[in-house]
Amino acid sequence: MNQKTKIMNWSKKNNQLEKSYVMDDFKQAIQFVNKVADLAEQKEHHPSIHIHSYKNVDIRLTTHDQGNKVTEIDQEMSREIDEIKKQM
Ligand SMILES: C[C@H](O)[C@H](O)[C@H]1CNC2=NC(N)=NC(=O)C2=N1
Repeated sequence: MNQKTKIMNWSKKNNQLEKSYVMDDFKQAIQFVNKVADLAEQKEHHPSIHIHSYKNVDIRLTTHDQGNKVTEIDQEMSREIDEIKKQM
């Protein structure tokens, strides 16, 4: 297995699930991030989020309370974030 393993359409690297999304424009990127923020608050599980190049959103998921490891909650959240994107 190579260092960067594909899990669904997320990459697993350095004990994090990572995915980059390209939105239509800056406003949509902000809206997407706000929806992910609502989910994070609901689940009390908070991803690292990087908005850059005006419409690109990079998301990284890991569980700090488990020593920064990818857990079932990260897997679950990755699916839910994909669903948020799908519904936009
Ligand atoms: C008390 C609170 O629920 C915890 O500290 C939560 C907050 N958000 C979190 N987010 C992430 N990504 N990992 C955690 O372990 C975590 N723990």
